[in-house]
Amino acid sequence: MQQKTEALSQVLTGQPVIPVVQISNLSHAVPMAKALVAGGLPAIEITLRTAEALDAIRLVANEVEGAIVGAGTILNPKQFKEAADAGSQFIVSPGTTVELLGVAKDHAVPFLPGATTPSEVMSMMEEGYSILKFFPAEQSGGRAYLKSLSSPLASVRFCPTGGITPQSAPDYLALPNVLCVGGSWVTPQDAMDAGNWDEIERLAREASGLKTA
Ligand SMILES: O=C(O)C(=O)C[C@H](O)[C@H](O)COP(=O)(O)O
Repeated sequence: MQQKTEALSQVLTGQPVIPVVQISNLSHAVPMAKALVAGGLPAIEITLRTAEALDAIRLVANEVEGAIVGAGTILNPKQFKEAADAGSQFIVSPGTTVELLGVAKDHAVPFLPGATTPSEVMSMMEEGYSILKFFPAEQSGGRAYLKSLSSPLASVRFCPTGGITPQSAPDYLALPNVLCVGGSWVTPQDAMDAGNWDEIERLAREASGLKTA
């Protein structure tokens, strides 16, 4: 567990923003990832919300030098195993279940489960997790809520995701219990649809320049 936590910590402290990407056109996977890597965001979360997601993860893992591809929206053990087999280097879920914790134990790939309430966070601590996703961040109380978790639950670090913008990201990143934030704003749908990789690289560069605490 400790090894997996360290591996995850390395990924999440390597950049202030983890782009959360939805791929609906497989031919976009490689140029999208190349643009993000060039812009300074090598760790990329591809969500399993489209039929193309697993192939996209496989392509990025095999073809994009420097990329650290992860899988998002993992809701059950089957998806966890498929995402791991496709080459995911980290696996993200909006929440967690007993079944997901079980499959995560059996795999070497680090797992980033979602938690929101103090009780959920404490349950994850009992399972040995000290890095969690805080989702949906803005809608659950945002920065103020997360800040208030930092005293009683001081050993836990978060990757808040959900509703975060380039404007609100710095406020989260300034908190002592935040490692990075997640967001879909770096790969907006219109730029993806238009194959505007220069724009995605520009947004990545802007996001990679944000300061962490
Ligand atoms: O897919 C998951 O595992 C999720 O938990 C949801 C995503 O992280 C959010 O959809 C990204 O949030 P936005 O930046 O507001 O678009």
